[in-house]
Amino acid sequence: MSDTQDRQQTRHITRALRLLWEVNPRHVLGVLAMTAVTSVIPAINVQVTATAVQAVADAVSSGNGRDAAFAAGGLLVGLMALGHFFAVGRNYLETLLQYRMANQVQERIMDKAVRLQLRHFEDPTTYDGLQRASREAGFRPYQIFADLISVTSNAVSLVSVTVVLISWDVRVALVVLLAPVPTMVANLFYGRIGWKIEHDRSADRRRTTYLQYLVTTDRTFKETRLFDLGPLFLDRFRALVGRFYTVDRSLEGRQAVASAVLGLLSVGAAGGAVLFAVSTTVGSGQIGQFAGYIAAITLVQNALGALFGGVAQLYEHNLFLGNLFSFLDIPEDALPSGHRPFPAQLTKGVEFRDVSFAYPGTDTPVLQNLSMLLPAGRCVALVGQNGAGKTTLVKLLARFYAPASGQILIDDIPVEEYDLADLRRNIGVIFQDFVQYEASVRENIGFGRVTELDDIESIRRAAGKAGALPFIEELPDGFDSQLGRWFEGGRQLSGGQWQKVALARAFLRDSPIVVLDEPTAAIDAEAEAEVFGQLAQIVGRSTTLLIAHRFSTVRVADHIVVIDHGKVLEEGTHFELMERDGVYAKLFRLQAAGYLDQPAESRS
Ligand SMILES: Nc1ncnc2c1ncn2[C@@H]1O[C@H](COP(=O)(O)OP(=O)(O)OP(=O)(O)O)[C@@H](O)[C@H]1O
Repeated sequence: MSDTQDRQQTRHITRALRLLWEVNPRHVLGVLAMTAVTSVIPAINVQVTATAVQAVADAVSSGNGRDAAFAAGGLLVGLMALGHFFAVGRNYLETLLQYRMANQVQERIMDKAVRLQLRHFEDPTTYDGLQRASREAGFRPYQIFADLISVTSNAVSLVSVTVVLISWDVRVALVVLLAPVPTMVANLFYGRIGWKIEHDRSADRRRTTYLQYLVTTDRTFKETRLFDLGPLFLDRFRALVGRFYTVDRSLEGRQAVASAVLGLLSVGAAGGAVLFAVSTTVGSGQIGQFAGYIAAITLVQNALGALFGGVAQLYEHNLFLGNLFSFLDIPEDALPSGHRPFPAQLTKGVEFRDVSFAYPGTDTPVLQNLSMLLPAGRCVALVGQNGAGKTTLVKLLARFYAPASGQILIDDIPVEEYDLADLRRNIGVIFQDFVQYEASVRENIGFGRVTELDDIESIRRAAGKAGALPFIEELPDGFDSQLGRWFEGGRQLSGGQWQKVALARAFLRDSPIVVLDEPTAAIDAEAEAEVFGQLAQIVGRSTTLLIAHRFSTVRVADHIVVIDHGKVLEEGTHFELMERDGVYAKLFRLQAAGYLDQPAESRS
């Protein structure tokens, strides 16, 4: 392994230990203290065992000395009790530490995810990293500590027992000590292969999770059942986990064979030591020392096995821990935030000036020298075919991405100069793929402005503007009704009702800029007319960007911009664009004809 890797490994260990210390220093110290005591007990045990056996043998052969034999036996019992209490205490503290550590690491993963940028979430490698990190989060970091403790404690036991053993015979001590080395080397070797396999399969692991999601949630149920996709997804899942199993089985098999063969060396060495002890005892007649030998050989074998096993485990956990830390270390590319406070009311408006953009990792320009103005207090509608770049414009406005060239100005000030949090707080958006929170109605709307989560009057007003009040009032617990089907007592809403709730969430923000991306796609015509009839009143003096495919919606806008392949094709009011008889007029007539059941051409 290279020096850099070595250094990284050490860093992972120290980082995991630091994390643990931060979780609860008192518990860490408690575990260490108890471990120190339990580690020297075996050596004392060996000595006391030898003394006790000798005392019993003397008592049997001489007929007196019963008290000494009982005293030595009592000491053995005392040691057992001590070992037992310390083991229980240590186990208790370890379990608590483990729980706290697992929570803490999960929390850090979530906290990290909250601070990443949209581009990270639109990149599959981030998901792989997240997947790897989450898999390790529950137990690996604590395991490092547990391994270190076990390694240290076994080392202490080993040294103390070896001292006893050496005092009896150096040669036996050496044979017993070296025997388990080959097994440890094999474990290290297979540990690394195991890590590599798991690392390389994280995309497939995510696939299995996704397939599970497809067949186990209400969101996907209707379609997967109707299209009879369940068996297909199940087959794909089975194939993937089957492949994992075949690879794992082969690895485990090779590891088992290696351990069995190399383990024979240890057994042979221990056997030799036992025979040696037999021959020495037959010569000296010291029965107590023979008992001590047997206890010591077993102890050394066990402690060495555990020590080397612990080192191999430490190595393996450490490799996996690298996954967790690489996720936590993904550069967040926190956008530089300006300091300018956002204006309460726009005076000029929002201007896209000569904006070009391509998504990271792609060469295809999504926006090409696009310029347009959203005048303050007015409603501009943006229309264009699927993939024309409409939603991308909103992502740039909210600074989820930065334009490759050109500028976005709000009241003539580049967006980068505004305080970032303030900028986002002042844009009320509902995206096409808005979130249906499995939470109460109040929260679903209140999440639009968390400071008003408990302000039921504002929430009610926002619901009223979005036309959501009538159905909310019919729900069993009104605004406190749980929505969705994931949690107990939840009520499922229709697509249109969810959309109204999302609209209410955007209206609650009461922000100077409102962006409605396909806001009424699922709403019935009557409700749509109602919402848009009141749009001017609802958005007040906000500067509004309306993205829509339905032309009935678009007509209410003060100004309409048609974009195609990231460029402005034409713009004007509905009447101007109809008069111009360009793309807009053509698409409008096409839709109108669809409604009226007439050929498009005959109506022009
Ligand atoms: N994260 C991304 N990475 C790479 N390309 C993307 C990404 N998101 C969108 N695109 C591409 O950018 C183009 C514009 O997408 P955008 O979502 O802005 O279109 P839109 O006009 O809003 O479409 P629609 O009317 O279907 O919602 C599309 O070709 C799309 O494939």
